[in-house]
Amino acid sequence: MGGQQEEEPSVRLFREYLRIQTVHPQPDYGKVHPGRTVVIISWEGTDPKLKSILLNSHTDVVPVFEEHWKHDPFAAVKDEQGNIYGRGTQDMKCVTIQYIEAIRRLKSEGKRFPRTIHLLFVPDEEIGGVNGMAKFVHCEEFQAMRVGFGLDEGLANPTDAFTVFYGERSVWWVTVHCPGCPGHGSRFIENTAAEKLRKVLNSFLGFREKEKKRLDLSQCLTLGDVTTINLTLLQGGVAYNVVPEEMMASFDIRIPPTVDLKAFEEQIKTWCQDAGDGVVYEFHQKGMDQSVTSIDKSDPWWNAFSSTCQKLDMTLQCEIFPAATDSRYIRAMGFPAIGFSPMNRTPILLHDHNEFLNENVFLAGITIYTGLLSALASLPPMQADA
Ligand SMILES: CSCC[C@H](NC=O)C(=O)O
Ligand SMILES: [Zn+2]
Ligand SMILES: [Zn+2]
Repeated sequence: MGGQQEEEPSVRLFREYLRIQTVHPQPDYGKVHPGRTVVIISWEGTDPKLKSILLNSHTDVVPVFEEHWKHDPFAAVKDEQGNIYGRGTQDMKCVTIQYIEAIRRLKSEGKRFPRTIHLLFVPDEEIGGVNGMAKFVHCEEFQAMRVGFGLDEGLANPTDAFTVFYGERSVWWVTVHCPGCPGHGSRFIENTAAEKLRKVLNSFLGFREKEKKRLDLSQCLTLGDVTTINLTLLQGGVAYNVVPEEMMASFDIRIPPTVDLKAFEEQIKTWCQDAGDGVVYEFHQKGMDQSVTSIDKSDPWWNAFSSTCQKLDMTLQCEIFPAATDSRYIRAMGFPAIGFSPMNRTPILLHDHNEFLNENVFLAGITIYTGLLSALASLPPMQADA
């Protein structure tokens, strides 16, 4: 076990950050920055007219079920293998510190690059970014950063390879209302809410089954390439012996960028119509932006990113992110963004019990960012700079 004394300063900083309880529902942002402030740190380039590199990370983390953890999730315990346990070790406090440490290293080596690099720390990603990135991209401070290319979080990969995300699935949160005739629970009431609800559930979950099969039977599809539908909330009813006048089902739906959203909504409409009189749906979340970032060799940003990885002997797997991150707001503004958290040989444990990251994987990530930033911030003027 690496004693405190000989521990790498960047690992120490990472562990220090993990101990700040920026956990929902009441994140202690005060220890990072007061309120829900967005923090920007800029390293100005030698040619500030060129578009910049944006390194985005969120400061919040999701709650824990402490009784299921082998170590205190906010103590940043490191075991004999060098595994550091804590909420946020993967999602995404590692990346924040890796960005900072990569820049520290480059600066200490006396490097300067033509393009400006901005570090951006945003709150509330885990609850949708409504008071975080969603708002910030519409502020003049965001405009002023003159973003050319953005990096944001990705996922761990249990193999030797690294996963890179060039797009995300759209998030649709839908509630279906099934009205029906009320009456005594002892009778055969006609046209009940429950009968309609059953049809709704059959249609939505039947589609879920089909998509699951499509994924399971395919060699090349990943989760980001299929539509998932999960029933996440059921509401309705007042008493055992009262047939209710309404029942509601809510679904978390994630849709790949290749799906025709208009046609998909028509499908939902049909499922509701077919379920019976008065069945309607409403949206609580309806992501309509389907922008993806180019992963074509002809794209200078991607070329810089991928050729750096190649030089570092890294294998990349390019995928669509299955959930939602703040990258979607960057892409929706028209900027290319890649989701990448340099964690190979690591189980995917974001939002899970016993989330951890090995210190050597963490340290290797700093070297990776050092290479990526050098390449990206050195890119000569291109069309996007005009
Ligand atoms: C659509 S807002 C919720 C965003 C959330 N992001 C991380 O888990 C997600 O559920 O994907
Ligand atoms: Zn995250
Ligand atoms: Zn998360």
